[in-house]
Amino acid sequence: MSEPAPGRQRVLIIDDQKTNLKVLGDILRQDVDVMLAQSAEQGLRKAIEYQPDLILLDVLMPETSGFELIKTLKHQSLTSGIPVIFITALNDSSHEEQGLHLGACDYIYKPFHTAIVQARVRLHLQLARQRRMLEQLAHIDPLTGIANRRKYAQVLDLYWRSAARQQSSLSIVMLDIDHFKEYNDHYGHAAGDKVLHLVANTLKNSLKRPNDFIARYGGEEFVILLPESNEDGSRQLIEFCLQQVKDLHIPHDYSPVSDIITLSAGGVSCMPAQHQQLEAAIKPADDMLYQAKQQGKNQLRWAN
Ligand SMILES: Nc1nc2c(ncn2[C@@H]2O[C@H](COP(=O)(O)OP(=O)(O)OP(=O)(O)O)[C@@H](O)[C@H]2O)c(=O)[nH]1
Repeated sequence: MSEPAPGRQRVLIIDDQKTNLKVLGDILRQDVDVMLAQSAEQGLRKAIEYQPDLILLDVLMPETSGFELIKTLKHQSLTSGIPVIFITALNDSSHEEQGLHLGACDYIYKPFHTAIVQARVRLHLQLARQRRMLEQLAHIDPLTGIANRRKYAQVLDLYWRSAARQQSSLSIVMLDIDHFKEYNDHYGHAAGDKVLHLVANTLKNSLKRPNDFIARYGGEEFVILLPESNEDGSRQLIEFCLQQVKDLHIPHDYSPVSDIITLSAGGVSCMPAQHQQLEAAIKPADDMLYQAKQQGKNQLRWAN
C-alpha cells in the first residue's frame, strides 16, 4: 500500500463485497485517499496502522459484523476517535438506532445515492479536520509552540504502559532555566518570553528520535520523555541538549552561575512495572533537578 498524498484525508472502506468496495472507492477517490478492506479483521488492522480520518463500514459481513467491529474500534485508544459511517442494506430504523447507539456518526442505506454519500463523507471529514485542529490547539503551549502539560500527561501515560508491556526502559527528565527570575527582572518579561520560546525550540530540535517528547511543564520548566532509551544514551542526549542551549549564547549578566542562559536538569531511567505508581517513578527526576539546583545549577544530575 502506497503512502497517502500529504494533506489529503484518508477514508477506509470495509465491505465484504468487492463490487461495493469498487463503486464506493471510485466515487470518493477524487476527493480523498481511499483504502479498502474486505473483512472486519483486515479493516481493524488497517485502521490501526494507517489511522484513517473516516471509516465507511458495512454491517452484514461474514465472521465479524460491522456492529461487532465498531465496538472494538471504539474500545481501542488508537481507533476510538475515528468517525465511522455505516453503509448498509439493513434499512430499518431499529438497526439505524443500534448503529448510532454503538458510536457511528452516520448511517446510510443501500442502495445509496452517489451524491448523498459524497456529501456526507465530505461533511464528516470536515468535522474530523476541525476536531483534530481543536485537539492540537488544546495540546500546544501558545508561548513556545511545544506540547503543554496536558499533552505530557497523556503521552507519559501512553509511554509508561507501552514500556511496562514491552519491558523497556523509559527516561524522564525535568529541566529548568537557571535564575530566570533575575532575567525577567532585568531584561523584562517580553525578553523572558522570547528566551522561553528559543530554549523550548532548541531543546525540541536537539531530540533525535521521532518518539522523543518534550513539553513545557510550567513557567520556565520543561520535561523530556525518552522511550526505549537507557541511562547512558539518555544522559548523553540531555548533556547535548544543555550544550545546545549554551551554544545560543543568550547573555544573562545577572546570573551568578554563568554570563549566558543555562539550564539545570534532573533525570531518571526506569523500567516501568504494570502496577507501579507513576508519580513515584517521576519523583526521582524532580529530586535530581532539586539537587542540581542546590549543587550549583548549570548541570545534569541523574538518579541511581
Ligand atoms: N517571561 C516569562 N517568565 C515566566 C513565565 N513563566 C514563569 N516565568 C518566570 O520564571 C521565573 C521563575 O522564578 P523562580 O521560580 O524563582 O526560579 P529562578 O529565578 O529561575 O531560580 P532557579 O530555578 O533557582 O534558578 C519567575 O520570575 C516567573 O515570573 C513566562 O511565561 N514568561
